[in-house]
Amino acid sequence: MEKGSTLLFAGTRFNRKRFASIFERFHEQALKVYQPATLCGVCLCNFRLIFWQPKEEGEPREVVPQSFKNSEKKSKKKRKRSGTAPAEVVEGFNVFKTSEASSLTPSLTDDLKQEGSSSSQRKEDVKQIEQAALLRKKYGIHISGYNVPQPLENFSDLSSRFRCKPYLSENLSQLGFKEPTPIQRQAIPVILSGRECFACAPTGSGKTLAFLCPILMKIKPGSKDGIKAVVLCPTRELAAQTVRECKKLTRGRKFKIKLMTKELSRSGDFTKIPCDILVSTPLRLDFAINKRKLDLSRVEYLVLDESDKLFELGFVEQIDSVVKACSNPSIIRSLFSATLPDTVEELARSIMHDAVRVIVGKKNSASQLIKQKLVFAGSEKGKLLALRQSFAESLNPPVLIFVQSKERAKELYKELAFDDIKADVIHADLTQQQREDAVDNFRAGKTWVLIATDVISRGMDFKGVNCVINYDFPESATAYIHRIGRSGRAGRPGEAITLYTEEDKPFLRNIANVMVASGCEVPSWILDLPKLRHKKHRVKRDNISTLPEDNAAEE
Ligand SMILES: Nc1ncnc2c1ncn2[C@@H]1O[C@H](COP(=O)(O)OP(=O)(O)OP(=O)(O)O)[C@@H](O)[C@H]1O
Repeated sequence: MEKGSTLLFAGTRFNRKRFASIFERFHEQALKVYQPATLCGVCLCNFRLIFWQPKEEGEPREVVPQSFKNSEKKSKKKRKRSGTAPAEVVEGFNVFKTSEASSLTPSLTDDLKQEGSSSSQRKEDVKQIEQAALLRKKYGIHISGYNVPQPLENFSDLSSRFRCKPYLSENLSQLGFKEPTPIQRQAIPVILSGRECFACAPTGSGKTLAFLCPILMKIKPGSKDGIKAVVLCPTRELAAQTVRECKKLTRGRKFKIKLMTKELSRSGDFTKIPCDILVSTPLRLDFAINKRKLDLSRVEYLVLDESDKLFELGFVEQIDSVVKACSNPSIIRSLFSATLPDTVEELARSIMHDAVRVIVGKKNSASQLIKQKLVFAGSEKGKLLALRQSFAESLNPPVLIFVQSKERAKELYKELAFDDIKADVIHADLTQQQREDAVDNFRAGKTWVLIATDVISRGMDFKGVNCVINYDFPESATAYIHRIGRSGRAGRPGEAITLYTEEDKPFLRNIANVMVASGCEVPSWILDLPKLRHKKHRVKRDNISTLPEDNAAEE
């Protein structure tokens, strides 16, 4: 089968022969026991799996995954890769904690036991399934796919189950990583088992290590075969950060990890430059591919970090070019993000093969570690007053302020420069060096307040950001989740304040829904606001200035 025509969830199958007796019984009782009105998981019926998703309000609806439309054809085909764990019941598209699938799993395993399975291997299989289910439940891990490997119980599983080299275990412990985070528990064994992975986990939950760790365990440093892994990130800052993280993890090993810079993409000859792992933005990598001094045909791992962003219109052609250039038939692709719109799942299905979908917590929700607040500021002038007042009362740096455009970033910076606050600004008009300096100074604590556009809203890991202020209302719920996710990282608490004006009111409900989903209180009138057809919110705002209009114009 052509790679391009494979489906992300192609592996959802039920072994009818093996579970024949259960199936007979279940078939009779299925509709009695699992009433559609209460279903939110998996139901076996009419010789196929039916996935139930609740509609936004009220009744559930039936969704037949696309993989089933082609299941007859696929079942005859041998899979190139296979997992190591025993087959288990899969959760459906709606893979949240309340899923009925979790209650279904024990009944199947009970029946397996009753059948008096002869071999000890079968008993061991059942035990593993139960252990895996318990671990997933404990850590809020939801999976879709077949033969999903056991999650990690701890980092020492990497050595005992996957023969992790001592240097990496040592580096993990040097970095202070005692326990794997939930996404690391599941995504690492999935990728190590040779499966493609489609992962969604909250901001700041360690997704970078989740995709880097298996790559480092599987590829050899200094190989003469060329680039073995490619990581794509939507911004240069994030790409640079990923390189830094990767270098920390490979301390003591001679991995060649390269960041695709402007110079390298224009004039670098990668047939001569030693490189094991290449980290790049799509634009630069596409540019280098077109220069033909880069061979990606032996790449074994391709990661799309912040994958939903990478599937947005501006990137799609470049991603397509990279995916085509990484032509190794046994390549393992992984998609990671904190947000996962349905449209991205659809697109991802067209490029992934036999993938496992891993969701931690609730899909598309903010980190529960962040205290979120909405503050009405009336007008643009009101916002500036509110900000000044809040800084005067208490400023708890580091603070990150998001505005909607580079012009507004410059304006706000000018305003704060009057105050006695160590502020800096980062936006796309700065040179690469200026952007790097702004990030470094903020990281080092030299800057207390960093004013930014969405250029750093995704992926950037500033340790200990105490507060994120959305000076300008975010353009979507997705943007909101990523922006506020710059605080509350790696288990630390954070705070997010979103200022809004009259103009923003119609869009409050989108953000309020995210807040409610992560356990924050929101006034009921906001939740009662009408639903919007167009979810993107881009308004023209008055300039940021405390000067009277005429003076501001003269300036
Ligand atoms: N197992 C671990 N234990 C403790 N800290 C960890 C662990 N894994 C990662 N971290 C730390 O957690 C922080 C956040 O990790 P990372 O940047 O990978 O998050 P992320 O999930 O990619 O976030 P985002 O969605 O914003 O990109 C980093 O500082 C990282 O060093």
